Amino acid sequence: MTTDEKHFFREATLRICESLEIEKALHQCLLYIREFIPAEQMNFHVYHRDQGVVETVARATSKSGEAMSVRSPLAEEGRRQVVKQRSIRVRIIDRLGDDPVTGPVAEKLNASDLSGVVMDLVLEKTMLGVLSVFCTPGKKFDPGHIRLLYLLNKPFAIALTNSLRYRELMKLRDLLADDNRYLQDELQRLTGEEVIGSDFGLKEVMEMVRRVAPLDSPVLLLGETGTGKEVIANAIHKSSLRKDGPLIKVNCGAIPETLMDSELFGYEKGAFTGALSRKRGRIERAHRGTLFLDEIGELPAEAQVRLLRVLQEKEIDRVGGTAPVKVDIRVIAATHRDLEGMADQKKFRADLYFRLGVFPILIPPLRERKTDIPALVQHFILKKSREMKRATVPSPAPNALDRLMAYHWPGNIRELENTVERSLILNPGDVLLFKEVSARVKSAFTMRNVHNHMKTEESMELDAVMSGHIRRVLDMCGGRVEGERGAARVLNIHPSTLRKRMKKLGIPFGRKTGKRISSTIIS
Ligand SMILES: Nc1ncnc2c1ncn2[C@@H]1O[C@H](COP(=O)(O)OP(=O)(O)OP(=O)(O)O)[C@@H](O)[C@H]1O
Repeated sequence: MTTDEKHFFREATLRICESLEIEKALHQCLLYIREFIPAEQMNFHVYHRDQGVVETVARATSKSGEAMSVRSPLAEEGRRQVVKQRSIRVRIIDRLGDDPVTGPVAEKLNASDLSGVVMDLVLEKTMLGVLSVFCTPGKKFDPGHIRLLYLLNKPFAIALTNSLRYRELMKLRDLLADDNRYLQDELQRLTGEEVIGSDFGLKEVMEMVRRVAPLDSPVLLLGETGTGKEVIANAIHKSSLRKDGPLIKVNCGAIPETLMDSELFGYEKGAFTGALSRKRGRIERAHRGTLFLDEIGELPAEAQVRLLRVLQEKEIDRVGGTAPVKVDIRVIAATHRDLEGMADQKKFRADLYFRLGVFPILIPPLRERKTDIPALVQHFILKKSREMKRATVPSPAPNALDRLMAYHWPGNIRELENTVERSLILNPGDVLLFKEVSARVKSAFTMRNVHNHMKTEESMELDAVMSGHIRRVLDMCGGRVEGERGAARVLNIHPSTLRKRMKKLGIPFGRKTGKRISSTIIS
């Protein structure tokens, strides 16, 4: 290369590398090389061999650069010629319109009468595409021009491949974003329907949701099974600043212990047999969104340690990974268990409990907000009728609502929803009687049902119930045992008896109890 050629190569390459948008780079380069070569227009083309089509992906004139996708199908002769001329890397064409390969392309670009140069762009023996340079009308390319253009072969090839990959990435990103929006909407449709009772039985709960939603603080949802903890988690996410991000749910009780780490934290390719490619865990998927940890009380001890680290450090370690990955998540946890009691009995890490329980919300059972039943019944009748594609939407019979209100709904809203669904299946008519609920009301008084209605084994244990009650009273009394305003007076037992019980049940003395997270709604 002569000194002039080196200078030309350097300056032209700088312009080619100036932008990932190939049309801009092409335009800048054309403006420069026009000082040396009579170039009217430059274009990039990609040949789709399976379809016999030349696609022009970018063009630049002295005025501007333009990204495009102009497809020019080749006739049989043109397709044969592409194969034949494979080893010729630069071709000079006196009249573009006359050549079976350039002819159809030049026609689409209004350049049939021009002469031009066509140069294959090859990297590591892979044919990437073609650069065509159209000559200024009335001028001709000479061997010196061709030599200069050929100097730029590699920079053009690298620019083309980078740009095409970049475009593909952008396309995939848009597709993913679109899929994500669609899936989030679907999820919202399936799970996060409107919160019925938000102005009545759940008024206080919704007030707390409104207060905590815009913050990034963790939220702990407490309540019996089927009370709507997931519905509330969804409402928090949807009213938060993260609403356009993902809401990722993890049912901690449903993932086998052996899979817990890889499900939560993901893994690197080759981390274990069968890890064929990198997989992001659910925590990482919740990046810039909300992670909903349902049944948090069931999280195995080892996973608790790792989750605590995530909450403290805001980063995760993929299984088999070498470097931690930063995550920006908001955590909502939910449980029907007495997490506080579990932490005391060392069945759940106390530090994790305190971390998650910054803002507890207790969702009351349906029996404590029976005023919501008519609206819920109406909501489920409408929802289920739609799902079942019923032509008409039935209504409850006159006395049916009384029957529903008399029952105490141990399975909460889920049980009510199932009852409505069953009733719709059994009654093809326009009136729903809910007769089976009367039978349930009666049998609810039998011992068997009393047993069934207890939510967990812990709550049936006398010690656990006693421990919970003593703790609540101590909370109310600021940890004081004795005296006028002490817990022993409230419990109507002797202070030494209370102390003995506290010792036996492992309840700490003093104000320590006051720090505990109350399981009632705080405002
Ligand atoms: N306030 C509400 N408005 C409308 N539907 C509700 C409401 N609360 C609960 N549901 C419905 O009741 C069913 C149970 O609710 P959800 O799954 O949120 O309860 P949960 O407390 O998370 O239960 P679990 O403890 O078993 O996970 C769902 O189908 C949900 O859509």
